Amino acid sequence: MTGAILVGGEARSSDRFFQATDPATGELIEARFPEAGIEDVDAACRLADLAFMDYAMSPPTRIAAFLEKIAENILAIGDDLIVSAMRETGLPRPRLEGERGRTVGQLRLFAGLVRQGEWIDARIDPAMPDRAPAPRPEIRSRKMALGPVAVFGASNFPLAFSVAGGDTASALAAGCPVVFKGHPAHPATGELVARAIQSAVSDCGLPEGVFSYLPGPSHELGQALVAHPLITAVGFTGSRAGGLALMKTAAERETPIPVYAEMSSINPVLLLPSRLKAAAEALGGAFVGSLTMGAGQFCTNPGLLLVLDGPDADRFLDGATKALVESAALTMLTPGIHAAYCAGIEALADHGGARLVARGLVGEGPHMARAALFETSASQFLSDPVLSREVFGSTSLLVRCKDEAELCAVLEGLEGQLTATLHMDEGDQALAGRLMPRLIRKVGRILANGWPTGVEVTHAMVHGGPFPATSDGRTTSVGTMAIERFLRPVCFQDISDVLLPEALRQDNPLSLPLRVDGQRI
Ligand SMILES: NC(=O)C1=CN([C@@H]2O[C@H](COP(=O)(O)OP(=O)(O)OC[C@H]3O[C@@H](n4cnc5c(N)ncnc54)[C@H](OP(=O)(O)O)[C@@H]3O)[C@@H](O)[C@H]2O)C=CC1
Ligand SMILES: O=C(O)CCC(=O)C(=O)O
Repeated sequence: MTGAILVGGEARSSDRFFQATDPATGELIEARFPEAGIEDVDAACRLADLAFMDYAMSPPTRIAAFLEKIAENILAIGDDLIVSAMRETGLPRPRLEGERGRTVGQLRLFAGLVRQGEWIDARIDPAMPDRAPAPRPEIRSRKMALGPVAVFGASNFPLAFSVAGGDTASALAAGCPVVFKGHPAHPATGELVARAIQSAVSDCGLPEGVFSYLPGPSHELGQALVAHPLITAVGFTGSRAGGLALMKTAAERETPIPVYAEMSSINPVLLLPSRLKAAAEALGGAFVGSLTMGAGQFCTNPGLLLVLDGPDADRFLDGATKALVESAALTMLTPGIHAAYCAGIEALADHGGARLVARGLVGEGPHMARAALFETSASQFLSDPVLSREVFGSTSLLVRCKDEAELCAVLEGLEGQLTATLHMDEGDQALAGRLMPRLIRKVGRILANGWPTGVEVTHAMVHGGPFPATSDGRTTSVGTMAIERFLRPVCFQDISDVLLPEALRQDNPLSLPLRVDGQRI
C-alpha cells in the first residue's frame, strides 16, 4: 500500500493529497493519499470501455475464476487489512473479520452463479417457416453486460459494501468493468483491496481496464465519474442526499443511465399483541442488542417500533430501558456521521411531540455515540414528517397506536423501507395477515421474530425496497439477484450460427441451461 490512484494496471499520483481521520482519537492518520482528478476519471473510463467487450464476452468460467482470485488475494493480505480497517473506521476486530468473510463469500457465491449460467437467460424460439399467414423468424436472446459501471463504496461497511463489496462483485459477475470511487473515510483499506483486485486482473490475464480505483474526498470526483459518457450504470450505498445528487446527474446526462442507490430506511418493527404479552421485557432487551450493534450504523437499523398501546408496551419499554442504560457508547465511523447523529438526537429531544425514554452510557472518546430511545403517539407521528426521518445511528422511536386502524394509518404514511419486522405468535396470525398486504407495498424484506440487522448473502435475499430505501425498488444490492441490475437483454433474429455469441450457438458449447420455445431444457 503506497497511496496511489489505480488506473487499470497503472499506479498514479497527484499534486493533491488527503488524509483519513482515526475516529477513535479524532486525529489525522499520517498516511497521505493522492486525490484522483478529472483526467484520472477519463483515463479509467476509457480503459474500462476498451476492456468491456472482451471481458463481457468471456466464457463464464473465466469470469468466475477472476472473482475467486479476487477473494484469494483479499485473504492473502492477511491481518494488515483488518488492522487498517479498525484504525480507519473504529469498528472492532470481530466485526471486521466477519465482514471480510462475508466479502470473500459473496465473491465466491457470484463465481458459482456465473459458472452455472442461468443468469445469461439464453432463450431460443425456433423458426416456423411454415407458419400461416406469415412464417416466424428464428429468435434467440441472452442477457448481456451493460458496460462500464461506476461504484461508490459505503463508509459503514469498509469491506462488504466497499471496493470488493456487493456492487463490485455483481457488476464484475455480469461482465461489466468497474471504476470505483473510493470512500474518503477508509483510503488505506480501500487501496489494499483495490490492489488485490488489480493483481487478480493481471493474474487472470484480463484486460487492465476491467478495474480502476479512484480515491478522493470531493463531490466533483464522483460527479465527474457519473457524468462520464462511457459509464453505463451506477451502484451507490450512502446518504439520501448523496444518492439523490447522483441520480440527478445521471438523469441530466445526454444519455441518462440507471443509478442503483441504497439510501435511507427506518425499518419498522411491529410488536404484535399476543407475542408482546408473552415476552415484552425479553423483546425489549433483544431489541437493544440489534439497535446498538455497530453503533447502529446499519441501513437496516430498527429505527421505528410500532405497538398497540397498553401495559405490555410499558413492559417492553421497561425491558429496553434496562438494557439501554447499560449499553456502552461506541465510536462512530467519521466525525461527520457522529455530528449528524448528535444533531438528530438533539432535534428529537427538543421536539415537543416525542419523549426521551432512555439513553446509553456516556463514552470517553471524541466520536462516541450514546444509544437513545424515544416514544410518541401515532397521532403525533402522523402529524409531523420530521419524526419519521432516519437518524443514522443507535436511536429508535416507539410509536403507540391506539388501535389497528391507527397502526395501519402509520404504515400507510411511511416511505419505502428496506425491511419490516413482525414479532408475532399464533395469536397474532390474523392481524399479521391483515397487515401483510400493506407491508408488501412498502418494503423489500419482511421478517418474523428476528431483527433486521445482518443481511444474509444468498440467492433469495432482497436488500432493496421502494424509494427512498433505494432509487429503484425492482432490484436488490445483496444476494445473487443483484446481477440483474447490470444486464440487459439482446435479441438475435435470423442471425447465422457463426455470428451468434457462444452462449446462443446451436451446439450449446457452454452447456448452458436453455429455454427453447418457452420450455426449460
Ligand atoms: N444507506 C446506508 O446504508 C448508509 C447511509 N449513510 C448516511 O450517509 C451519511 C454520511 O455518510 P457517508 O458514508 O459519508 O455517505 P455519503 O453519502 O455522504 O458518501 C458516500 C459516497 O458518495 C460520495 N458522495 C456523497 N455525496 C455526493 C455528491 N453530492 N456528489 C458526488 N459524490 C457524492 C462520497 O464521496 P465524497 O465525500 O468524496 O464526495 C462517498 O464516496 C450518514 O450520516 C448516514 O446518514 C451512510 C452509510 C450507509
Ligand atoms: O445489515 C446488513 O448486513 C447490511 C446493512 C447495509 O446494507 C448498510 O448498512 O448499508
